[in-house]
Amino acid sequence: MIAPKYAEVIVEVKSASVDRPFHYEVPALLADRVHVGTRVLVPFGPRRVEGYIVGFSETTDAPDKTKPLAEVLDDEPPLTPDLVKLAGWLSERYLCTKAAAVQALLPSGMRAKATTFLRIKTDPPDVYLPGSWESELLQELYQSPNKTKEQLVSEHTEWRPLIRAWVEKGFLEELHGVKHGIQAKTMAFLFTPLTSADLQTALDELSNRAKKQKELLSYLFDAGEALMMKDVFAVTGASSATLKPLLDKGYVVKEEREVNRDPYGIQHAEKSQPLPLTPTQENAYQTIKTAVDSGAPQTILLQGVTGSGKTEVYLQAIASCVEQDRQAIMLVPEIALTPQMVEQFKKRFGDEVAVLHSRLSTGEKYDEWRRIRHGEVNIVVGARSAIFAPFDSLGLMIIDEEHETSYKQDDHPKYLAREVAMYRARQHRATVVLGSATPALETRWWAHQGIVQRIEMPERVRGQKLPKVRVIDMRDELQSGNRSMFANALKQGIEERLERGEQVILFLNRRGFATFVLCRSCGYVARCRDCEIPLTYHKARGLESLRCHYCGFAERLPETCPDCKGDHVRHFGTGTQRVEEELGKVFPEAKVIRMDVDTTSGKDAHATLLSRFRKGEAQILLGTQMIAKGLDFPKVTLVGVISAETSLYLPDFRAAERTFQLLTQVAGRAGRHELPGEVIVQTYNPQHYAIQFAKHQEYEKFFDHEVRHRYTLNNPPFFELTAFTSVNEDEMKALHIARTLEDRLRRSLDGRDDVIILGTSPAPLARLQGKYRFNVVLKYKKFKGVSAPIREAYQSLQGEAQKLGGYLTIDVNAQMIL
Ligand SMILES: Nc1ncnc2c1ncn2[C@@H]1O[C@H](COP(=O)(O)OP(=O)(O)OP(=O)(O)O)[C@@H](O)[C@H]1O
Ligand SMILES: [Zn+2]
Ligand SMILES: [Zn+2]
Repeated sequence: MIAPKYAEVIVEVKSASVDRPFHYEVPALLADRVHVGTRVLVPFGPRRVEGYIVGFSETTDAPDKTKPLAEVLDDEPPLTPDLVKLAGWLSERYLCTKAAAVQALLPSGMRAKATTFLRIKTDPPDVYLPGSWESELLQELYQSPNKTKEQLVSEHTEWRPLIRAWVEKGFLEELHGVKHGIQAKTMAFLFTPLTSADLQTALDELSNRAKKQKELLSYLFDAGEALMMKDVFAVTGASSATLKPLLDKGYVVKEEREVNRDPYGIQHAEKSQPLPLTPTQENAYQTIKTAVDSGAPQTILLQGVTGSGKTEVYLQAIASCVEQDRQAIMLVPEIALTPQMVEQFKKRFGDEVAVLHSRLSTGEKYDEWRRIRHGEVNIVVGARSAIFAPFDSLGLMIIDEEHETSYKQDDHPKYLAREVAMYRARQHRATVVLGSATPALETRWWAHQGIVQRIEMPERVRGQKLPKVRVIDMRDELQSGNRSMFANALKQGIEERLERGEQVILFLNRRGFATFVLCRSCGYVARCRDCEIPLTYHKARGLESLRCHYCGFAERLPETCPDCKGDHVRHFGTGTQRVEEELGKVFPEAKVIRMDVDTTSGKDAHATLLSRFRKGEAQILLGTQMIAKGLDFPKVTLVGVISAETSLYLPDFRAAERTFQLLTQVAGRAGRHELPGEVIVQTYNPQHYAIQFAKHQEYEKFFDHEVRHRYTLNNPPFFELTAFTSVNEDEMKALHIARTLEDRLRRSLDGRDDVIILGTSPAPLARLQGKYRFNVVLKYKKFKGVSAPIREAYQSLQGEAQKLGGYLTIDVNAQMIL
């Protein structure tokens, strides 16, 4: 092969102005180590920075200015050629820099840092007084040659001028290098190189008192392979003191070897066997298998009610895919919340599965990632970013609970996992399965249009009925004199379960930030007079006010209800803690496990709390949406929803959809096994269609109704939304950038009937961390038709926003506008 002359490198510099590949000469020495996807170190201005090779060429624009690559950082390129392409697509679709796109594909521990080392070139001539900066610096340089200049200067800021002077005088030399973010973890291993004849001699030679040493040596010999030192010590009771003489004599060899950090510990407990499928499951399984085997990219919506046994279909479809030597990715909304899913995968596939999620340490993530890259596993279970798993022959990607908001990344690049999956499916001729009891409206619409194939699983596995849902009108409760947060029916329901030794899940619907104001007598909700958006409750310096997050309108909290003149106006946003207190008063004998952000901050907190509940250590599980999904507890026969509407009054066009999904999912936690389930939903809006359809768990009817709404309002799936947010500490500057952006968009897009520009307005989160935020929202039918003007306007104003001390962000295909 003729070595390519120039490498095209994406450099890790966060600036839109350098968002293109740069040419670097490939030195002959490095020629056979560079590939598309190789990570390199390159000179960039006065610095050295990390970069990725995305291509090669024989020519360059400025041959005399082109510098050579400095270093190749890994023997195996971290990115495969199709991941390099994927990065290119990400930056096109979500308008992020190419460097940011590459970073999104790699585990955070991957990033090496360019740094400077100091070497003594010639000894400084003078002899310095002990204790002087000069003598200390010299001493440090001799003692710790591997310390970087950055480390030295941060530990001893006072040395900075001295170092500079010595470098200038030529006493010190600056060497550029890299410090790796994370190292592969190594552990000490022991083995014996002795043959059996040698062993006998060795044992004879050891003194009779050295019983421990003899035992250790024999143990290692019998093992016949290298064993981890800590395990050997644990089994034989030997210690370093026992080992030392054996090492000295050469009877035993100690070696550091790379090991993988296993985040779940090694639990090769009983392996689970595939269950015989029900006819419905069989049909779903066969459809998916046929799609995977066909080798044509496809997307399938698996619409199965809660408890219909989707997981078993996933497991068997993945097993079949892996048998064909293709790999599979299983995405779950937030892995810490779905320990049961991970457990099932570990049990079915053992070591064949890698687990990727946000709560792993950087090192653990890196190890799991390496196992995937090296082809040691064929299956990955993980949250959103696992969709980037570096497999080279993908067959199947499954997104469970595909409607969940967590599949949209909230940082650049703001990708939607579903779209990434569909892109990778085209690259690999693979199948995407979107599973849900309550699909995203868009997904269900595509199925309606025939773009996505739809499989239904309308019944629960053992034919159990879906739980009966009772909707309780809390206005009536108040009228009949019940002022507590539990309706009488719910109180009674809990009591019965406690008596029968069954379990209860209480769900507090609290999504996002908003706290709205409602009259408990008549259901009146305070809304902005201009925008119709529910007002948000604010309390500052004892003053209670109501604000509109769209237009900024504000008023005092009314003392009496404007509608019924009653004095039961309250702000809503009851915390789990208050519910817990109340439970303690009403049911002093019941044990309650509370799950919310406060009680689940530890690494395994979720899993621990859930397993305690499973074991029956508590009768009531109380939590926020983190308990809404995926849980499967046989003894739960009652699910109570404290207030259904919290999510209904978010300033978000998806509010009804979210409420419907949430209620249906929570209801699905009840009565999944032998015992029949009941659900009690408390609300001040029993007539709202989202609540009514959820009551009967009628997704299809909800879809029909909601899709019409969306059509009239030009919302997704009929239009896609892209939101720009201009942020600045100075309100006028933030506004100025947003207005200018709006102008530019109007100039290039006005007059088109497939585009709607919603003018500049304060963001629903109008002020965040002391910064003002303004939104410009663009609606369009096809991204292709608007991507060029969007890119142009965005990129030109991004720089201007920065000059004004703020920034401009873009969210393509925004799922929620905040
Ligand atoms: N073929 C089968 N035979 C017997 N039991 C099964 C079978 N398939 C699934 N199950 C059991 O049925 C229960 C419900 O299955 P699963 O949790 O997969 O439902 P799901 O469709 O994922 O529901 P959800 O959307 O609520 O998470 C589980 O306890 C599972 O072990
Ligand atoms: Zn308003
Ligand atoms: Zn009222």
